[in-house]
Amino acid sequence: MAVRIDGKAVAAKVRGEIAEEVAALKKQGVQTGMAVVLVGEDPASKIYVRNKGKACAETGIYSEEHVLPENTTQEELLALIEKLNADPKINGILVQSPLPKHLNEALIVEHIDPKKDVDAFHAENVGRIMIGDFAFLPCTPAGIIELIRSTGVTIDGKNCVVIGRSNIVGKPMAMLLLHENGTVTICHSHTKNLKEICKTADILVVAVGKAKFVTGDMVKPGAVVIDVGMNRDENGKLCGDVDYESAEAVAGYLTPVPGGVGPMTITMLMKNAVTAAKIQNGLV
Ligand SMILES: Nc1nc(=O)c2c([nH]1)NC[C@@H]1CN(c3ccc(C(=O)N[C@@H](CCC(=O)O)C(=O)O)cc3)C=[N+]21
Repeated sequence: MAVRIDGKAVAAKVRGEIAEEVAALKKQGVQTGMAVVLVGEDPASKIYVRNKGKACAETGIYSEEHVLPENTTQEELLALIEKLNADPKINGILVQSPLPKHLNEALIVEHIDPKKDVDAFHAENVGRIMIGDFAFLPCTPAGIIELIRSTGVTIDGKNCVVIGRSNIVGKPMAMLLLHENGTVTICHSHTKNLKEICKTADILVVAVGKAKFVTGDMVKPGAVVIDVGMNRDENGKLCGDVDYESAEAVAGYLTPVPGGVGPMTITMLMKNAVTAAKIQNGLV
């Protein structure tokens, strides 16, 4: 029977440390500030934005929400980003993904000042992550590293399998595991023998976006299983990419959804905002 990894508890501990750092910066006259930009009415995005606002309040970070209508033009959005790039109150800028289809997301991300890119999505920051010398953490993967650490299982020398190759989770996740000296395999929709490869994983990170995609028969006994999925099941209930009940019988440690990776993603975002404030005020 797997031990449930409590993402909320790990997040609460890290948020406490972040709150102390924010308060210490305030004493030095630096108020950490972040702007979240949301275009359109995506209901899931609204929940994330709300949770981010709450996390800012909890940690003492000043936060602004810029909610723009669905029909916002590329020029209008770029103008807002330029304004935020120049605003000294704002240390971190996050443009909520996905954007409406008529907007060029890649181009917009490249417009964010890399020093304010708290998502670490700008090519400059992605490159730094690849090199291994980076200020901004890729939020979800960095949160996952903390969750793995919380189990006491070491990554060094372990077989790590990542299912999913997105720019925001799969690829940077593989890179962080590699930096921790894991032996990393990335699987995706064209992978042959997926089940066999998964069964070799001491650490299995699942980020495919398909409800209950990984079942217990794909899990190595005792493995650490991290579920990045955010899906709705047939009853509209939030569920992950891992079939919790069947995986729980085999895994050693397992994250739930909700209450696993999600709270850590937001926590690492707060950590990046503090880093941004320090960089912009010459404190690092
Ligand atoms: N530019 C950008 N950066 C992102 O980091 C980003 C994004 N766009 N677009 C969407 C995804 C998704 N994401 C989540 C963050 C927190 C929870 C979260 O807090 N989940 C909670 C609860 C969810 C709820 O309240 O229902 C949990 O898992 O326990 C979920 C999903 C960030 N994303």
